[in-house]
Amino acid sequence: MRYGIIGTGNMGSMLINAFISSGAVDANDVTIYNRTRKKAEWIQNQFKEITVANSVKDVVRESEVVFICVKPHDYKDILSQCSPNASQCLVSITSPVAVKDLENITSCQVVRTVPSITNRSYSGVSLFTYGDRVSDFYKDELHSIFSHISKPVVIEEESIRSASDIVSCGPAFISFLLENMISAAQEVGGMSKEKATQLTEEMMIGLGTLLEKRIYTLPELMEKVTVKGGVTGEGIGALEDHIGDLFLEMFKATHRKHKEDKRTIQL
Ligand SMILES: NC(=O)C1=CN([C@@H]2O[C@H](COP(=O)(O)OP(=O)(O)OC[C@H]3O[C@@H](n4cnc5c(N)ncnc54)[C@H](OP(=O)(O)O)[C@@H]3O)[C@@H](O)[C@H]2O)C=CC1
Ligand SMILES: O=C(O)[C@@H]1CCC=N1
Repeated sequence: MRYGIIGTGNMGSMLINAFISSGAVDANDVTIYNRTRKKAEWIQNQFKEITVANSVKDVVRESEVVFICVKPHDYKDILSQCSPNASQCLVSITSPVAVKDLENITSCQVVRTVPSITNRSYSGVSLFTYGDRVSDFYKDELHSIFSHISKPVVIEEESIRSASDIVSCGPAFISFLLENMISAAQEVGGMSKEKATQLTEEMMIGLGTLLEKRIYTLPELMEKVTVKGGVTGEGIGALEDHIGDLFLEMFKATHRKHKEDKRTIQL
């Protein structure tokens, strides 16, 4: 299978790196293109067999599966330069562009796969929404390569915002909260930032491993750590008193932005 990647920023480069280094895809089968050519050439320095194309059109001509890895407002620019045919599969990786809308303006097969930065370590989830025209052949192929780097999960259009918030925005949200925890450990506990960061990172790795091994669920973890009359209970109490609508407001904000993007994105 020949793969094309248009846009080699954070996500495009992450996918190229993860697919090739995990053995899911052979670098000889990959053609890439980026507006700023240097970025694509930098990736080619790591994977010599990759082809750097001169245009969007060239990537599409060379590929059976074409990933669009640009920001949603740049889709129009890309789609105006290429028209993949009915035997090709277009893969969009952004949530505000609906699969149906892409199907309406193209004749190719369409899939949306929202990845996550966690896929770089061959972990976490990739969210799949299939268009009506996509063949079992492409479904199987995409499921297979994404299984090397993630747990593919099918998600219906109505749930895409909340699902992306958890799977793809989640690493940024949780990192933000942990950075706050580190600052507070410095301020209240007098700990150095370096030490608090080291402890936090190791705690997160341990927590992830407990979950990965299915040793405890999240509610079980809370129960096991919260010793009756102990300090965790005091800490949880303080969190309950102050958390307020924190996560409700976060989801409301992302849903607002999603709606606004959908209203203003032109294809
Ligand atoms: N970041 C994340 O964790 C996730 C992102 N996504 C989705 O991935 C997409 C890309 O995000 P991200 O990688 O973070 O963004 P980046 O800004 O890092 O990358 C976008 C890339 O697209 C290139 N580009 C823009 N316009 C064109 C064009 N006309 N032709 C060729 N290349 C072009 C840019 O080139 P140039 O170098 O010239 O600027 C840039 O390298 C978004 O749609 C986002 O929603 C999905 C899941 C997670
Ligand atoms: O389209 C999305 O939902 C993803 C999440 C992070 C950036 N873009």
